[in-house]
Amino acid sequence: MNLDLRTMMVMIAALSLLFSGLLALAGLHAGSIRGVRQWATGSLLLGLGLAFSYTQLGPPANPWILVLGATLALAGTGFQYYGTRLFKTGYCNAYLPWLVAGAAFAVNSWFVVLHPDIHARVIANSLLFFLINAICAHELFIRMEQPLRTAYWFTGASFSVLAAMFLFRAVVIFLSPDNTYGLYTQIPLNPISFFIGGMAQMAIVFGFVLMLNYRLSADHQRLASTDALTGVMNRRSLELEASRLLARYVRSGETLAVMMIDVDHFKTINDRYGHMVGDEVLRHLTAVAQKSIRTGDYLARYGGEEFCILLPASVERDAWTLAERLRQVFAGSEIEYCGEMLRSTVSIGIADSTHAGLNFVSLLVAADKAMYQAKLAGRNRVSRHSNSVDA
Ligand SMILES: Nc1nc2c(ncn2[C@@H]2O[C@H](COP(=O)(O)OP(=O)(O)OP(=O)(O)O)[C@@H](O)[C@H]2O)c(=O)[nH]1
Repeated sequence: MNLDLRTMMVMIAALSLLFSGLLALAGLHAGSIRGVRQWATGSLLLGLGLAFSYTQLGPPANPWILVLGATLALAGTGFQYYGTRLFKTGYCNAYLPWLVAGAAFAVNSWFVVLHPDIHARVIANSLLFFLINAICAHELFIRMEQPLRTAYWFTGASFSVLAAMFLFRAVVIFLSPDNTYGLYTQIPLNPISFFIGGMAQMAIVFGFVLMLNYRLSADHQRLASTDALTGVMNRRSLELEASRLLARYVRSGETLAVMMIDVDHFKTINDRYGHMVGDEVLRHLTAVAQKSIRTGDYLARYGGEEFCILLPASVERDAWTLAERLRQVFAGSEIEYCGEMLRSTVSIGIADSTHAGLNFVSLLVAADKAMYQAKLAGRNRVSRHSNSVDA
């Protein structure tokens, strides 16, 4: 391959510095997502490492500048790993990239002072780069929801290419005769490895940006579909889920049951104890309801102090059993807020598609009517829509 190594080095160094700025800018709007600043630092150090190595054009090269270049570049990859861990889990030991830098400096200094063998130094550096890039790839090949998985695996694949390239470089130099390797020697290995390395490094940065982009959009989607106070689905996402279920049930002929839950005398709770206590009552009801439902059921805050549960493949009788249990557990539990202890109750209305039809609005109206029946009958009870229909 007739590629000029120096031009490539300048290009890759300049691109790395540019990517560092790009990632730093992206990190400014990453909210609570961690790791992007560390990726930016990683690119900066990689760029500087290459720039320092570039200054050693041909003999006589200053070995200490090359030591500095290798240390910076390896520290850069260490920061990429640090950022990836932070992005994934929100936590990583801060000393890790410094440990990589320390190891790189120690290894390179050893080969300058005690064992001045360029072959051995390049093999050792290649193996270090191989190791850290392989660890980065291993961090990213994990099972997770789409589309984040695509971004993770794309970045992981790019790290793998880089790791494979460094391993290949180490093996080729190991097998070649002594005193034949030099950074600027005209051997095909140099341009090939710098070309692949540069491309893979670019792909890694694109992967980081893609990961950030998908994570932000997933977070926005989650925010738009959940209720901020209780963390359960909001009305909008419940309606979406219901229409998806109903479209399927129209074809399959399955039944759907709906439960409307309303806290009794909630205004009085707010007036007597304050809105914070009222909020705590809603959170407590959410916790009780979440424990009562099955994995396939959908719990949502429908508005104010009203909650709705969708029970797929269920009829009123199933819903009644669940509603009765929920009502009893809620009424029997005490809610504590800043030393205040109080009890509360709920009225529940239930309906199913056998009586109200396979239409979400008519199901909701039916469950709501049943809930008001429960209120009229004295509250703290469960009422069925079919009872009023039969009557
Ligand atoms: N603390 C708190 N209160 C809320 C929230 N959303 C709505 N509310 C209050 O909930 C109360 C609902 O009162 P009403 O609709 O009169 O019902 P109620 O007092 O529960 O009476 P019944 O339903 O007939 O038993 C109102 O005072 C609203 O201000 C919320 O997110 N937090």
